[in-house]
Amino acid sequence: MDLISRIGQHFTDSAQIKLEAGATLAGPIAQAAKLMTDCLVGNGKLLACGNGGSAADAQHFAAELVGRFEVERQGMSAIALTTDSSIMTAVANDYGYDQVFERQVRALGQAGDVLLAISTSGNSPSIVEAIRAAHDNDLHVVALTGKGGGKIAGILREGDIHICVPAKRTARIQEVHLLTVHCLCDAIDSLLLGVEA
Ligand SMILES: O=C(CO)[C@@H](O)[C@H](O)[C@H](O)[C@H](O)COP(=O)(O)O
Ligand SMILES: [Zn+2]
Repeated sequence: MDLISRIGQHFTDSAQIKLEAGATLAGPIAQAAKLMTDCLVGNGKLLACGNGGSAADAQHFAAELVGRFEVERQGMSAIALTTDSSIMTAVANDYGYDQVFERQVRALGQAGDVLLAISTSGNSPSIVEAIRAAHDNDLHVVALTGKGGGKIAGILREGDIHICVPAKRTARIQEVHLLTVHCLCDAIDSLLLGVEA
């Protein structure tokens, strides 16, 4: 396949999975937005974590809530657990990488907060451990996964929300995750401010 066709195929595949996923994911995304909005209204905060491209998604999410998405409004309480390299390196060095988010969830998370846990495979130990810590501290969990949800699918509890992209390829799953992040930001603005974009 020549390069132009190859690139065209990426666009086609990405568009196709988004169209397919929209039908099944709109419900859980709306539920997650309501959960997050209720948390913010109750003075809670949103914590987000992920590895690699999903770390970027966690940061993107927090940036649009603390900064803004599409309309002017006050900053909202959200933090990505991927950004403090001193915490990340100290915890990874002293306790192991699997604890880098778990430790922060235990330190910063309070009952009623929401953890947005992002993993395309659903199997990353650091994300699994973060979810366990969230459960221990009575946080709500919104899990953004793919590939059937992996280990994460097996540890979610009643009341948690699972947004599982029905795809196998990491890049395609990440593309739907980014769209989901934007849907969440838009829905939170809409619920809090009655915004009609
Ligand atoms: O962005 C990509 C691949 O597209 C990579 O950086 C990818 O995020 C990393 O390999 C992650 O460690 C994968 O972790 P996960 O999504 O399975 O939890
Ligand atoms: Zn990527």
